[in-house]
Amino acid sequence: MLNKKTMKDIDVKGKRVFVRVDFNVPMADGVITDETRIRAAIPTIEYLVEQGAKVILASHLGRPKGEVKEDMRLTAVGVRLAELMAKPVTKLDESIGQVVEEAVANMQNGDMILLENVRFHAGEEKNDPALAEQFAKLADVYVNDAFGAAHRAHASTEGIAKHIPAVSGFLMQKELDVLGKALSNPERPFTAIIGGAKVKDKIGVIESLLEKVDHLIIGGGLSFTFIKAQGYDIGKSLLEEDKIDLAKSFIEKAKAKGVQLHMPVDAVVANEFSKDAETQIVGVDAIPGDWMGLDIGPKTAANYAEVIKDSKLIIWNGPMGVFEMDKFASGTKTVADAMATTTGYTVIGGGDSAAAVEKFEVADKMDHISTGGGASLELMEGKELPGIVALNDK
Ligand SMILES: Nc1ncnc2c1ncn2[C@@H]1O[C@H](COP(=O)(O)OP(=O)(O)OP(=O)(O)O)[C@@H](O)[C@H]1O
Ligand SMILES: O=C(O)[C@H](O)COP(=O)(O)O
Repeated sequence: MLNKKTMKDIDVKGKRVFVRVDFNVPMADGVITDETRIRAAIPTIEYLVEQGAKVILASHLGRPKGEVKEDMRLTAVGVRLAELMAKPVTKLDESIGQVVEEAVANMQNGDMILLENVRFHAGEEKNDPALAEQFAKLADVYVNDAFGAAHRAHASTEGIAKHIPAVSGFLMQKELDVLGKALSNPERPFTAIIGGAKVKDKIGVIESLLEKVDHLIIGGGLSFTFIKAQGYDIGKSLLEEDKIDLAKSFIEKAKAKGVQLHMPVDAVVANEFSKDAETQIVGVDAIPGDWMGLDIGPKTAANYAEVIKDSKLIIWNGPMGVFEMDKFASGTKTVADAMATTTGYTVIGGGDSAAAVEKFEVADKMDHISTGGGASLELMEGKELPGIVALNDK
Protein backbone atom coordinates (compact mmCIF):
# COMPACT_ATOMS: atom_id res chain seq x y z
CA MET A 1 0.00 0.00 0.00
CA LEU A 2 2.55 2.54 1.10
CA ASN A 3 5.86 2.68 -0.63
CA LYS A 4 7.84 1.40 2.32
CA LYS A 5 10.80 -0.94 2.34
CA THR A 6 10.21 -4.52 3.42
CA MET A 7 12.57 -7.21 4.72
CA LYS A 8 13.06 -8.37 1.13
CA ASP A 9 14.57 -5.00 0.18
CA ILE A 10 17.54 -5.35 2.52
CA ASP A 11 20.19 -7.86 3.40
CA VAL A 12 19.64 -9.36 6.85
CA LYS A 13 22.21 -12.17 6.72
CA GLY A 14 24.28 -12.25 9.88
CA LYS A 15 22.76 -8.92 10.96
CA ARG A 16 21.36 -8.16 14.39
CA VAL A 17 17.69 -7.51 13.69
CA PHE A 18 15.39 -5.83 16.23
CA VAL A 19 11.91 -7.14 15.41
CA ARG A 20 8.94 -5.36 16.99
CA VAL A 21 6.07 -7.83 17.14
CA ASP A 22 2.64 -7.55 18.77
CA PHE A 23 2.63 -10.39 21.28
CA ASN A 24 -0.07 -8.61 23.31
CA VAL A 25 -2.06 -11.82 23.71
CA PRO A 26 -4.94 -12.39 26.13
CA MET A 27 -3.80 -14.27 29.25
CA ALA A 28 -5.68 -15.86 32.14
CA ASP A 29 -3.75 -17.02 35.22
CA GLY A 30 -0.47 -17.00 33.31
CA VAL A 31 -1.89 -19.06 30.44
CA ILE A 32 -2.20 -17.72 26.90
CA THR A 33 -5.87 -17.97 25.89
CA ASP A 34 -5.48 -16.96 22.23
CA GLU A 35 -2.15 -17.36 20.42
CA THR A 36 -3.26 -15.91 17.07
CA ARG A 37 -0.86 -13.00 17.31
CA ILE A 38 2.12 -15.26 18.03
CA ARG A 39 1.31 -17.51 15.06
CA ALA A 40 0.80 -14.49 12.82
CA ALA A 41 4.38 -13.33 13.42
CA ILE A 42 5.98 -16.70 12.64
CA PRO A 43 6.54 -16.18 8.88
CA THR A 44 8.67 -13.10 9.57
CA ILE A 45 10.63 -14.77 12.37
CA GLU A 46 11.16 -17.95 10.35
CA TYR A 47 12.41 -15.97 7.35
CA LEU A 48 14.91 -14.07 9.50
CA VAL A 49 16.14 -17.26 11.17
CA GLU A 50 16.52 -18.97 7.79
CA GLN A 51 18.46 -15.98 6.51
CA GLY A 52 20.87 -16.37 9.43
CA ALA A 53 19.92 -13.12 11.15
CA LYS A 54 20.29 -12.66 14.90
CA VAL A 55 16.66 -12.18 15.82
CA ILE A 56 15.91 -9.88 18.77
CA LEU A 57 12.17 -9.87 19.44
CA ALA A 58 10.40 -7.09 21.33
CA SER A 59 6.76 -6.62 22.31
CA HIS A 60 4.43 -5.05 24.81
CA LEU A 61 1.88 -7.03 26.81
CA GLY A 62 -1.04 -5.27 28.45
CA ARG A 63 -0.75 -1.81 29.95
CA PRO A 64 1.75 -1.99 32.85
CA LYS A 65 2.18 1.81 32.75
CA GLY A 66 5.95 1.94 33.03
CA GLU A 67 6.26 -0.50 35.94
CA VAL A 68 7.31 -4.12 36.20
CA LYS A 69 4.14 -6.18 36.60
CA GLU A 70 4.80 -9.86 37.24
CA ASP A 71 1.63 -10.96 35.45
CA MET A 72 2.62 -9.01 32.34
CA ARG A 73 5.95 -10.68 31.71
CA LEU A 74 6.49 -12.27 28.31
CA THR A 75 7.83 -15.54 29.78
CA ALA A 76 4.85 -17.70 28.75
CA VAL A 77 4.96 -16.17 25.27
CA GLY A 78 8.65 -17.12 24.96
CA VAL A 79 7.87 -20.71 25.90
CA ARG A 80 5.07 -20.93 23.34
CA LEU A 81 7.16 -19.28 20.63
CA ALA A 82 9.95 -21.81 21.15
CA GLU A 83 7.40 -24.63 20.75
CA LEU A 84 5.95 -23.13 17.58
CA MET A 85 9.40 -22.51 16.10
CA ALA A 86 10.72 -25.86 17.35
CA LYS A 87 13.89 -23.98 18.33
CA PRO A 88 15.17 -22.45 21.56
CA VAL A 89 14.19 -18.88 22.39
CA THR A 90 16.23 -17.07 25.02
CA LYS A 91 13.79 -15.02 27.08
CA LEU A 92 15.42 -12.14 28.97
CA ASP A 93 13.97 -10.30 31.97
CA GLU A 94 14.92 -6.88 30.60
CA SER A 95 14.61 -5.10 27.27
CA ILE A 96 17.66 -2.81 27.57
CA GLY A 97 20.92 -2.55 29.48
CA GLN A 98 24.05 -4.56 30.10
CA VAL A 99 22.52 -8.02 30.45
CA VAL A 100 20.67 -7.57 27.16
CA GLU A 101 23.72 -6.18 25.38
CA GLU A 102 25.85 -9.10 26.52
CA ALA A 103 23.24 -11.65 25.47
CA VAL A 104 23.03 -10.03 22.04
CA ALA A 105 26.83 -9.97 21.72
CA ASN A 106 26.86 -13.73 22.31
CA MET A 107 24.22 -14.55 19.68
CA GLN A 108 25.01 -16.85 16.76
CA ASN A 109 23.41 -16.45 13.34
CA GLY A 110 19.83 -17.79 13.44
CA ASP A 111 19.48 -17.39 17.23
CA MET A 112 16.39 -15.85 18.81
CA ILE A 113 16.14 -13.65 21.88
CA LEU A 114 12.84 -12.41 23.31
CA LEU A 115 13.18 -9.22 25.32
CA GLU A 116 10.97 -8.42 28.32
CA ASN A 117 7.76 -6.35 27.97
CA VAL A 118 8.92 -2.99 26.60
CA ARG A 119 6.15 -1.17 28.49
CA PHE A 120 7.92 -1.93 31.79
CA HIS A 121 9.82 1.25 30.87
CA ALA A 122 7.79 4.46 31.07
CA GLY A 123 9.78 5.79 28.10
CA GLU A 124 8.16 3.27 25.74
CA GLU A 125 4.73 4.89 25.60
CA LYS A 126 6.25 8.37 25.91
CA ASN A 127 8.36 7.62 22.84
CA ASP A 128 11.40 8.71 24.86
CA PRO A 129 14.31 9.27 22.43
CA ALA A 130 16.82 7.93 24.99
CA LEU A 131 14.95 4.63 25.24
CA ALA A 132 14.59 4.42 21.45
CA GLU A 133 18.35 4.86 21.20
CA GLN A 134 18.94 2.08 23.73
CA PHE A 135 16.80 -0.27 21.62
CA ALA A 136 18.50 0.85 18.42
CA LYS A 137 21.98 0.20 19.71
CA LEU A 138 21.13 -3.48 20.16
CA ALA A 139 20.71 -3.99 16.42
CA ASP A 140 21.80 -3.19 12.86
CA VAL A 141 18.31 -3.28 11.37
CA TYR A 142 14.75 -2.67 12.60
CA VAL A 143 11.79 -4.71 11.37
CA ASN A 144 8.30 -3.64 12.38
CA ASP A 145 5.85 -6.53 12.22
CA ALA A 146 3.57 -5.25 14.98
CA PHE A 147 0.57 -4.18 12.94
CA GLY A 148 -1.62 -4.28 16.07
CA ALA A 149 0.51 -1.53 17.63
CA ALA A 150 1.20 0.46 14.44
CA HIS A 151 -1.20 3.21 15.56
CA ARG A 152 1.01 3.89 18.58
CA ALA A 153 3.99 6.26 18.31
CA HIS A 154 6.12 4.53 20.94
CA ALA A 155 9.87 4.08 21.38
CA SER A 156 9.89 0.52 19.99
CA THR A 157 7.33 1.18 17.23
CA GLU A 158 8.36 4.65 16.01
CA GLY A 159 11.33 6.18 17.83
CA ILE A 160 13.76 3.37 17.04
CA ALA A 161 13.15 3.76 13.29
CA LYS A 162 14.95 7.11 13.40
CA HIS A 163 18.24 5.43 14.30
CA ILE A 164 18.74 2.33 12.16
CA PRO A 165 17.44 1.12 8.76
CA ALA A 166 13.72 0.40 9.29
CA VAL A 167 11.55 -1.92 7.20
CA SER A 168 8.24 -3.77 7.50
CA GLY A 169 7.75 -7.47 8.24
CA PHE A 170 5.49 -9.90 6.38
CA LEU A 171 2.50 -9.59 8.72
CA MET A 172 2.60 -5.81 8.53
CA GLN A 173 2.75 -6.02 4.75
CA LYS A 174 -0.13 -8.50 4.55
CA GLU A 175 -2.37 -6.40 6.79
CA LEU A 176 -1.64 -3.27 4.77
CA ASP A 177 -2.14 -5.06 1.47
CA VAL A 178 -5.53 -6.53 2.40
CA LEU A 179 -6.99 -3.53 4.19
CA GLY A 180 -5.35 -1.05 1.84
CA LYS A 181 -6.65 -2.76 -1.29
CA ALA A 182 -10.12 -3.13 0.20
CA LEU A 183 -10.31 0.56 0.96
CA SER A 184 -8.69 1.97 -2.16
CA ASN A 185 -10.10 -0.29 -4.84
CA PRO A 186 -12.99 -2.30 -3.39
CA GLU A 187 -14.97 -4.93 -5.23
CA ARG A 188 -18.64 -4.00 -5.21
CA PRO A 189 -21.12 -4.28 -3.67
CA PHE A 190 -18.89 -3.26 -0.76
CA THR A 191 -20.48 -3.65 2.68
CA ALA A 192 -19.23 -2.51 6.06
CA ILE A 193 -20.70 -3.82 9.30
CA ILE A 194 -20.17 -1.61 12.32
CA GLY A 195 -21.15 -2.75 15.79
CA GLY A 196 -19.72 -2.63 19.28
CA ALA A 197 -20.56 -0.61 22.29
CA LYS A 198 -20.26 3.08 21.51
CA VAL A 199 -20.90 5.55 18.69
CA LYS A 200 -18.12 7.68 20.17
CA ASP A 201 -15.48 5.09 19.23
CA LYS A 202 -16.76 4.63 15.69
CA ILE A 203 -17.45 8.20 14.52
CA GLY A 204 -14.31 8.44 12.42
CA VAL A 205 -14.74 5.06 10.80
CA ILE A 206 -18.42 5.59 9.99
CA GLU A 207 -17.64 8.98 8.46
CA SER A 208 -14.88 7.55 6.32
CA LEU A 209 -16.84 4.43 5.28
CA LEU A 210 -19.83 6.51 4.18
CA GLU A 211 -17.56 7.84 1.42
CA LYS A 212 -16.69 4.35 0.20
CA VAL A 213 -19.29 1.65 0.81
CA ASP A 214 -22.49 0.61 -0.94
CA HIS A 215 -24.05 -0.78 2.23
CA LEU A 216 -23.47 0.23 5.84
CA ILE A 217 -24.87 -2.12 8.46
CA ILE A 218 -25.28 -0.83 12.01
CA GLY A 219 -25.61 -3.12 15.05
CA GLY A 220 -24.57 -3.51 18.67
CA GLY A 221 -24.96 -1.07 21.50
CA LEU A 222 -24.31 1.89 19.24
CA SER A 223 -27.33 1.09 17.09
CA PHE A 224 -29.65 2.28 19.85
CA THR A 225 -28.48 5.85 19.45
CA PHE A 226 -29.40 5.50 15.75
CA ILE A 227 -32.79 4.02 16.67
CA LYS A 228 -33.38 6.94 19.03
CA ALA A 229 -32.32 9.32 16.24
CA GLN A 230 -35.17 7.92 14.16
CA GLY A 231 -37.59 9.00 16.87
CA TYR A 232 -38.19 5.71 18.73
CA ASP A 233 -38.04 5.14 22.48
CA ILE A 234 -35.24 2.80 23.40
CA GLY A 235 -36.04 2.17 27.08
CA LYS A 236 -32.88 1.55 29.09
CA SER A 237 -30.74 0.59 26.09
CA LEU A 238 -27.30 2.11 25.70
CA LEU A 239 -27.73 5.74 24.63
CA GLU A 240 -25.24 8.47 23.92
CA GLU A 241 -27.50 11.49 24.22
CA ASP A 242 -24.85 13.84 22.81
CA LYS A 243 -24.46 11.69 19.69
CA ILE A 244 -28.11 11.63 18.58
CA ASP A 245 -27.63 14.58 16.22
CA LEU A 246 -24.51 12.98 14.81
CA ALA A 247 -26.45 9.76 14.16
CA LYS A 248 -29.11 11.85 12.40
CA SER A 249 -26.43 13.47 10.26
CA PHE A 250 -25.06 10.02 9.32
CA ILE A 251 -28.54 8.93 8.24
CA GLU A 252 -28.81 12.08 6.08
CA LYS A 253 -25.31 11.68 4.67
CA ALA A 254 -26.00 8.07 3.70
CA LYS A 255 -29.10 9.23 1.77
CA ALA A 256 -27.17 11.98 0.03
CA LYS A 257 -24.35 9.61 -0.94
CA GLY A 258 -26.66 6.82 -2.10
CA VAL A 259 -25.31 4.48 0.60
CA GLN A 260 -27.85 1.94 1.80
CA LEU A 261 -27.87 2.29 5.57
CA HIS A 262 -29.23 -0.77 7.35
CA MET A 263 -30.44 -0.32 10.92
CA PRO A 264 -32.20 -2.71 13.29
CA VAL A 265 -35.94 -3.25 12.80
CA ASP A 266 -36.23 -5.48 15.87
CA ALA A 267 -34.23 -6.20 19.01
CA VAL A 268 -33.77 -8.73 21.79
CA VAL A 269 -34.61 -6.80 24.94
CA ALA A 270 -33.91 -7.81 28.54
CA ASN A 271 -35.19 -6.72 31.93
CA GLU A 272 -31.63 -6.50 33.25
CA PHE A 273 -28.00 -6.71 32.04
CA SER A 274 -27.47 -10.32 33.02
CA LYS A 275 -27.01 -13.72 31.43
CA ASP A 276 -30.11 -14.88 33.33
CA ALA A 277 -32.30 -11.92 32.35
CA GLU A 278 -35.84 -12.32 31.09
CA THR A 279 -35.92 -11.55 27.38
CA GLN A 280 -38.38 -10.78 24.62
CA ILE A 281 -38.17 -9.90 20.94
CA VAL A 282 -39.80 -6.62 19.98
CA GLY A 283 -39.94 -4.23 17.04
CA VAL A 284 -37.76 -1.14 17.47
CA ASP A 285 -40.99 0.87 17.74
CA ALA A 286 -42.09 -1.16 20.77
CA ILE A 287 -39.15 -1.29 23.21
CA PRO A 288 -40.66 -1.29 26.71
CA GLY A 289 -39.63 1.69 28.87
CA ASP A 290 -37.73 -0.22 31.55
CA TRP A 291 -36.10 -2.87 29.32
CA MET A 292 -32.82 -2.71 27.44
CA GLY A 293 -31.83 -3.90 23.96
CA LEU A 294 -28.88 -6.29 24.12
CA ASP A 295 -28.96 -7.85 20.64
CA ILE A 296 -30.40 -7.25 17.19
CA GLY A 297 -33.61 -9.22 16.60
CA PRO A 298 -34.07 -12.17 14.20
CA LYS A 299 -35.67 -10.09 11.41
CA THR A 300 -32.78 -7.65 11.51
CA ALA A 301 -30.23 -10.47 11.56
CA ALA A 302 -31.90 -12.11 8.55
CA ASN A 303 -31.84 -8.78 6.66
CA TYR A 304 -28.16 -8.33 7.43
CA ALA A 305 -27.35 -11.90 6.36
CA GLU A 306 -29.05 -11.24 3.02
CA VAL A 307 -26.95 -8.11 2.38
CA ILE A 308 -23.76 -10.01 3.32
CA LYS A 309 -24.69 -12.87 0.97
CA ASP A 310 -24.96 -10.51 -1.99
CA SER A 311 -21.79 -8.51 -1.30
CA LYS A 312 -18.42 -8.96 -2.98
CA LEU A 313 -16.43 -7.41 -0.13
CA ILE A 314 -17.46 -7.23 3.53
CA ILE A 315 -15.56 -5.61 6.38
CA TRP A 316 -16.80 -6.28 9.91
CA ASN A 317 -15.88 -4.39 13.08
CA GLY A 318 -17.76 -4.80 16.35
CA PRO A 319 -20.32 -7.34 17.59
CA MET A 320 -24.09 -7.05 17.01
CA GLY A 321 -24.99 -7.63 20.66
CA VAL A 322 -23.64 -8.78 24.00
CA PHE A 323 -22.36 -11.96 22.33
CA GLU A 324 -20.48 -13.03 25.46
CA MET A 325 -23.89 -13.99 26.94
CA ASP A 326 -25.75 -16.80 25.14
CA LYS A 327 -29.13 -15.08 25.26
CA PHE A 328 -27.73 -12.12 23.30
CA ALA A 329 -25.34 -13.95 20.97
CA SER A 330 -27.76 -14.86 18.22
CA GLY A 331 -27.44 -11.68 16.11
CA THR A 332 -23.65 -11.82 16.14
CA LYS A 333 -23.76 -15.55 15.34
CA THR A 334 -26.10 -15.03 12.37
CA VAL A 335 -23.78 -12.36 10.98
CA ALA A 336 -20.73 -14.59 11.60
CA ASP A 337 -22.41 -17.49 9.79
CA ALA A 338 -23.38 -15.25 6.88
CA MET A 339 -19.76 -14.09 6.68
CA ALA A 340 -18.66 -17.74 6.66
CA THR A 341 -20.93 -18.70 3.75
CA THR A 342 -20.89 -15.65 1.48
CA THR A 343 -18.82 -15.89 -1.68
CA GLY A 344 -17.67 -12.32 -1.07
CA TYR A 345 -14.23 -11.51 0.37
CA THR A 346 -14.53 -11.24 4.15
CA VAL A 347 -12.35 -9.10 6.40
CA ILE A 348 -12.61 -9.06 10.19
CA GLY A 349 -11.34 -5.86 11.76
CA GLY A 350 -9.76 -7.43 14.83
CA GLY A 351 -10.73 -7.06 18.48
CA ASP A 352 -14.15 -8.34 19.55
CA SER A 353 -15.28 -9.34 16.08
CA ALA A 354 -12.25 -11.60 15.80
CA ALA A 355 -13.15 -13.10 19.19
CA ALA A 356 -16.72 -13.61 17.96
CA VAL A 357 -15.76 -15.57 14.82
CA GLU A 358 -13.47 -17.70 17.01
CA LYS A 359 -16.30 -18.33 19.46
CA PHE A 360 -18.71 -19.36 16.69
CA GLU A 361 -15.98 -21.53 15.11
CA VAL A 362 -15.99 -19.87 11.71
CA ALA A 363 -12.61 -18.12 11.94
CA ASP A 364 -11.09 -20.44 9.31
CA LYS A 365 -13.86 -19.45 6.87
CA MET A 366 -12.84 -15.78 6.86
CA ASP A 367 -10.53 -14.45 4.16
CA HIS A 368 -8.63 -12.15 6.49
CA ILE A 369 -8.76 -11.62 10.25
CA SER A 370 -6.76 -8.58 11.20
CA THR A 371 -4.44 -8.86 14.20
CA GLY A 372 -5.12 -5.20 14.95
CA GLY A 373 -8.27 -3.88 16.65
CA GLY A 374 -7.48 -0.20 17.15
CA ALA A 375 -4.91 -0.22 14.34
CA SER A 376 -7.33 -1.57 11.73
CA LEU A 377 -9.99 0.92 12.83
CA GLU A 378 -7.57 3.82 12.43
CA LEU A 379 -6.49 2.52 9.04
CA MET A 380 -10.14 2.30 7.97
CA GLU A 381 -10.62 5.86 9.19
CA GLY A 382 -7.94 6.89 6.72
CA LYS A 383 -5.48 7.91 9.44
CA GLU A 384 -1.74 7.56 9.00
CA LEU A 385 -0.24 5.00 11.37
CA PRO A 386 2.99 6.30 12.98
CA GLY A 387 4.61 2.84 13.11
CA ILE A 388 4.30 2.65 9.33
CA VAL A 389 5.11 6.26 8.51
CA ALA A 390 8.42 5.86 10.38
CA LEU A 391 9.67 3.08 8.09
CA ASN A 392 12.13 3.80 5.26
CA ASP A 393 10.71 4.67 1.86
CA LYS A 394 11.48 2.45 -1.11
N1 LIG B 1 -26.70 -3.74 22.79
C1 LIG B 1 -25.61 -3.70 23.55
N2 LIG B 1 -25.65 -3.16 24.78
C2 LIG B 1 -24.53 -3.13 25.54
N3 LIG B 1 -23.34 -3.61 25.17
C3 LIG B 1 -23.25 -4.16 23.95
C4 LIG B 1 -24.37 -4.23 23.09
N4 LIG B 1 -23.99 -4.82 21.95
C5 LIG B 1 -22.69 -5.13 22.10
N5 LIG B 1 -22.23 -4.73 23.29
C6 LIG B 1 -20.88 -4.94 23.86
O1 LIG B 1 -19.95 -4.20 23.13
C7 LIG B 1 -18.68 -4.78 23.37
C8 LIG B 1 -17.79 -4.59 22.18
O2 LIG B 1 -17.72 -3.24 21.85
P1 LIG B 1 -16.34 -2.48 21.66
O3 LIG B 1 -16.71 -1.21 21.00
O4 LIG B 1 -15.58 -2.47 22.93
O5 LIG B 1 -15.55 -3.50 20.75
P2 LIG B 1 -15.24 -3.53 19.24
O6 LIG B 1 -16.16 -2.66 18.51
O7 LIG B 1 -15.14 -4.93 18.81
O8 LIG B 1 -13.82 -2.86 19.25
P3 LIG B 1 -12.42 -3.58 19.13
O9 LIG B 1 -12.45 -4.25 17.80
O10 LIG B 1 -11.44 -2.46 19.19
O11 LIG B 1 -12.32 -4.54 20.27
C9 LIG B 1 -18.92 -6.23 23.63
O12 LIG B 1 -18.29 -6.59 24.83
C10 LIG B 1 -20.42 -6.37 23.71
O13 LIG B 1 -20.84 -7.10 24.83
O1 LIG C 1 -4.24 -5.01 21.49
C1 LIG C 1 -4.00 -4.04 20.75
O2 LIG C 1 -4.89 -3.42 20.11
C2 LIG C 1 -2.57 -3.65 20.54
O3 LIG C 1 -1.69 -4.61 21.05
C3 LIG C 1 -2.29 -2.28 21.10
O4 LIG C 1 -2.46 -2.28 22.49
P1 LIG C 1 -2.76 -0.92 23.25
O5 LIG C 1 -4.19 -0.53 22.89
O6 LIG C 1 -2.59 -1.22 24.72
O7 LIG C 1 -1.80 0.12 22.76
